[in-house]
Amino acid sequence: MAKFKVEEIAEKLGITVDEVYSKLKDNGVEEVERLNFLDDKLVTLLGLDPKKLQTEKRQEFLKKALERRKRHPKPKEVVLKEDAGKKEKKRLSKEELLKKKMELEKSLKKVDELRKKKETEKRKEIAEKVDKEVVEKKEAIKPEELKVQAENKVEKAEKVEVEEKSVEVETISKIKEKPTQEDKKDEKLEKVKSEEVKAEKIEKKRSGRPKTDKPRADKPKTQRYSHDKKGEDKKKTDFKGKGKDKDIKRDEEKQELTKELIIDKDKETVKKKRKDKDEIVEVKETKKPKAKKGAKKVKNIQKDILEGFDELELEEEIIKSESVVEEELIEKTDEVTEVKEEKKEKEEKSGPKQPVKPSKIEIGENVAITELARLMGIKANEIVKKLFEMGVMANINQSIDAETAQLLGAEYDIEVVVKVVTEDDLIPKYEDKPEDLKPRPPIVTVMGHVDHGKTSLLDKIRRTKIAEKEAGGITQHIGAYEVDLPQGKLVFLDTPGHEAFTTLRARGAQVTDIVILVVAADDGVMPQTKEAIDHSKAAGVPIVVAINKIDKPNANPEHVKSQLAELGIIPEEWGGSHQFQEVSAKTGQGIDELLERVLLEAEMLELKANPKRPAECVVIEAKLDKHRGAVATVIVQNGTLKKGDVFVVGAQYGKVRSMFNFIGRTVKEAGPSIPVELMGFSEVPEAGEKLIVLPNEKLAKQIADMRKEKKREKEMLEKSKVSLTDIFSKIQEGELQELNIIIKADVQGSVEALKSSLLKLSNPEVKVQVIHDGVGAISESDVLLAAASNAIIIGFNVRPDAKAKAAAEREKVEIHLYSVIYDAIEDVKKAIEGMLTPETKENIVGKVEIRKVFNISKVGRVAGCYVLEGKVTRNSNVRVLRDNVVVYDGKIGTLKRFQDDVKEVVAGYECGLTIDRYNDIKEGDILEVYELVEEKRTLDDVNSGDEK
Ligand SMILES: Nc1nc2c(ncn2[C@@H]2O[C@H](COP(=O)(O)OP(=O)(O)OP(=O)(O)O)[C@@H](O)[C@H]2O)c(=O)[nH]1
Repeated sequence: MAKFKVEEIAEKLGITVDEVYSKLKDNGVEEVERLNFLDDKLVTLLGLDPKKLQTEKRQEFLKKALERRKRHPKPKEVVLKEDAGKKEKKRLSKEELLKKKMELEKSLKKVDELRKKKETEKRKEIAEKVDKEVVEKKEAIKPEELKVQAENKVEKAEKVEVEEKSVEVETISKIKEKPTQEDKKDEKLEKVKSEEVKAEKIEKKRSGRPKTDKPRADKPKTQRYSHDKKGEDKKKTDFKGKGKDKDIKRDEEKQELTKELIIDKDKETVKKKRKDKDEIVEVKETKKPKAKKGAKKVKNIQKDILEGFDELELEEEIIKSESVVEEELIEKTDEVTEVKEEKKEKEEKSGPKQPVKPSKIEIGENVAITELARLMGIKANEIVKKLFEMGVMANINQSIDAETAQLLGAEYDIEVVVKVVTEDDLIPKYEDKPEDLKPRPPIVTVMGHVDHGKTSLLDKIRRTKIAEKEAGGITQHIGAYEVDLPQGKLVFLDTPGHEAFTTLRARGAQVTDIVILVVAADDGVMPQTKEAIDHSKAAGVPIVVAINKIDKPNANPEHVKSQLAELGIIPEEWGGSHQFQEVSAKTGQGIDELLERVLLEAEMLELKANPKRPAECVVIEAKLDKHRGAVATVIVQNGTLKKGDVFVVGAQYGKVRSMFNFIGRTVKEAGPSIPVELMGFSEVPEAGEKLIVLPNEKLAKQIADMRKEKKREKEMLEKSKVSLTDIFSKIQEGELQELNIIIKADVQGSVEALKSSLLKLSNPEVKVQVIHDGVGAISESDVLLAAASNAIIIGFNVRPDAKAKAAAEREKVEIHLYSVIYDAIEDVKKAIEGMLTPETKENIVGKVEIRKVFNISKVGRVAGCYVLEGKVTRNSNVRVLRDNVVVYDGKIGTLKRFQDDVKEVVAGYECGLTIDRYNDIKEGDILEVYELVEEKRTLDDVNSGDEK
């Protein structure tokens, strides 16, 4: 069965998720809020065709996939740059790289072999030339000279022989087995006769190249290893391909030359012997070459020798060039490695092609499929496929919730750990440096009893202190205004009374810095005066007393002072800590002094804020304007609010579109304590909500979404703030050290009696505090105070009014009503001690139908039953229903399956049973099996049950 996300369905229907839930509820579906996905049945209930939806989703998915493919075509192959000249693109595979490496090793081997060969060749050649010189000289010079020269040459040759013997011996022995010295002598003597012929032979061989003065560079041998750059390049390219042929050729040459060398050397030895035996005459008989020609030949030989050395140098070049080839190959290998590493890095950044599958991953409350794929090391397409199999329709660009991700993880054997990111983790933290903290104006609230002149005082201040300054007066009225005095600025919350103060506090926002308590000099302290004091005390806000209406003839400020002193508000002149000012809102008398006193109080508070940081504000009032949409008055508590700032407030986010100050003028920014009216909300925010400026819209949206989700969860949980039932557990958990109580009673006597008794319940672990008490019905203000102070309300012979009831429900405040003081005290005592008796509740565990009744002697009437639902347990409670009317309530006696006693029989099985002390059972009776469960008393139980 396919499943659809609630959000998708809402989108499809063009309604909100909450509307989807309420639609489902209307259709009789329970606990819909728990559903994140809706199955075919529910989707059909909402009037949609699941099959059609699925097809549409698939088509959409395919369409997106195609678009994506178009946007991201197949990535280009990684190309390796070859020689710059070739400009040929080549992509090296691992095999090719290995091949290259092997070639390189082979080349190095060849270079080694070549070097050895060359060394041998050169040595042989030099020896040969020396020999040749001897022969030629022998032909060209006189026998005496020849003798001397021959001797020199022989010595030379011998020297070479001695020097090279060790090298040659090895080479020679390989080619030809070396005869003993004596054998050699004989053999050589025999060969002496043909030495001239052989000399000619050698000459002939040499004459393969023209015997000219042309440089050896022209000669085929050196041509290959020409010293010029071109030659080097050629070598680089020729070497690989022709190396083998060259080797063979060189081997042949080497063999031939070695043979010649042996012969020549033998000849030398023979010559020496002959010289010793004066047999040199035979030599004289050979042709007599011209002396000039001989000299030229010597020159040539010298040249050849020099060239021989040149060739040695060339050889070095060859080796060098081989090294170049080697280096190039190494370079290429490095290049390939680099390219591979780059590729790897890229892959690491963009996600590997085939990553390793982990055993555990961490995700947030929601995770994008692509991200999940990366974390799991599984292709995103595969995940989409798997989700589809699981009945979750999601495309690659969508996100799934943590629960689905965990289920998916289980499919792949990957533990998916959900790390819940809280708002605190997301909201950037700012540390205010001491030097950035600047004094800010105090925010003042005026409170007092009805008709004591709060509004008059506020008006007077506004009119006298603002209107006179601002031409045209106040054109627009917002919930707060600023007053500039020579001593400093003051900000007044323009809503007199407790509403603003307590409502804001009940929502967790403490805005007020100072309270002006207005007490009419002709009326004195009244219940709301007392209430205002309690509110202020609970909030820890200092009070400045304004004794109003002193213009009235019956004004008695001294009486007011003494009354207030009784409530702990003692004037400074009496040694207390409170400032008192006599004023007249009517005449304006004492108003300046009052404001000065307020500023003095503010100075003592050292109110400071950092105007440099992003703003944090509190909504003090909000409304839906016909023309401007949602507007709200906010007070900046810290930082500076600027036009264009992105913010989150409650569960919505927005952007400051425009700002107006308290006289309706557009402003671009507002610093600490400044009230402004804002536009840029998507819905009307609630008073008391905090407005926080964030670095970007994405974050603001994320936080707003989180809050929405939290709000939904909270609504589902419906937790009360503090209840009698959980006081004990809260004390145990260390959450509760103070139990705040508000007492309301019909008469002052009862208030006092209750108060003193309850205060006596304080113990080392928990302190009972009566934060407010009074005579009269429980008001909305009481409830708001309770909400703000996490208090419970105890009413004695009084009831909450309609507004208070609504507020209590909204704010989740517990109200306990009593008509016996003792009960109230006992309940609070038991709550503190954790002794509140739990309530017993009934839990139906099974339904059994009696199908046959048997009369068994000594046992009585036995019911032959069939368990329809749940189970039936021995000794459990049972109710006998006949035509849906309870005819008996008792306990199960015996319970059998066939002949055996059993503890329980579950649905779908037959059993036999008796009911304790009840025989009047009949066929067709339904037995309702139930158990009694003890449950702690809930708020409702306490409220309804304790109303004695
Ligand atoms: N003589 C005199 N009358 C005053 C003074 N201040 C207020 N009044 C009068 O007292 C009455 C009540 O004043 P409000 O300002 O409405 O009193 P409040 O406390 O705002 O009353 P609520 O809004 O009902 O709580 C009005 O008729 C005022 O004219 C004063 O200083 N002197």
